Amino acid sequence: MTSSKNGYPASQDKGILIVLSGPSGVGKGTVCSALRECSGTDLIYSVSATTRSPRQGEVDGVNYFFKTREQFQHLIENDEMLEWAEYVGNYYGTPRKFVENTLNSGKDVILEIEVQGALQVKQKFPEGVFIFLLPPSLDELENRITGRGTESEDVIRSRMSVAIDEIKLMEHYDYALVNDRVDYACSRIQAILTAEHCRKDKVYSKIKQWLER
Ligand SMILES: Nc1ncnc2c1ncn2[C@@H]1O[C@H](COP(=O)(O)OP(=O)(O)OP(=O)(O)O)[C@@H](O)[C@H]1O
Ligand SMILES: Nc1nc2c(ncn2[C@@H]2O[C@H](COP(=O)(O)O)[C@@H](O)[C@H]2O)c(=O)[nH]1
Repeated sequence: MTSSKNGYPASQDKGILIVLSGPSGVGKGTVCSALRECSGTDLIYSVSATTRSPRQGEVDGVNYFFKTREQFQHLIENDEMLEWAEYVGNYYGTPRKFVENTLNSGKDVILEIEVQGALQVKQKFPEGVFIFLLPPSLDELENRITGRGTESEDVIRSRMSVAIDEIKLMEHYDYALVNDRVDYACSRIQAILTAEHCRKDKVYSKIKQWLER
């Protein structure tokens, strides 16, 4: 018999949709990479589309699908986006089909997105797990975004000024955790995922065949 992650029989259950948000520079990407490393093929990362220019080392189709504004507009008009938002002068969005197909195949999917987009996803997938990542302090947030060295001073200022508005919206999330250390944040998210997989309705759908004998 094939068994699923929690030791129960495999079923045709959909995967869990995890949405990870938090202000720019808090460490979403870093935590997400660490999480993917320790979760292997059990957790699939959704690659977003954006109109922002690639940073040094970023690869099209790996970090983002880099699009012109016209191409992005076309994706929206063709209903190819699960959600999209304009953030500090650029468009960002989640390709819909990849997420739906992966969830239907039973795999968990993680989206690393900003708050306006996360709220759109919540409308469409209220059963998703919404996690908000906080910095240890606002000074540390600024240190991280500045220390990354990828944004101009103007862009850093704009991103810091929307950070407070984003944090105000954390009440719409299911969980909030501090990214003090990457390994701690990663363990906390894994604990959340384990608990979500052990929700009784999830487990019940896996063992209900036992009751139908
Ligand atoms: N727990 C941590 N402690 C110290 N530094 C961290 C931690 N997590 C991430 N960083 C550093 O903070 C910087 C920003 O991290 P990262 O790029 O992952 O943030 P992000 O939230 O994905 O940003 P954005 O939303 O702009 O894409 C990076 O230089 C990263 O190495
Ligand atoms: N609504 C969405 N937001 C997204 C998506 N992909 C990334 N993001 C968020 O945008 C900001 C800026 O990202 P950066 O790579 O330019 O630093 C950050 O908060 C990302 O999480 C998306 O598909 N939809």
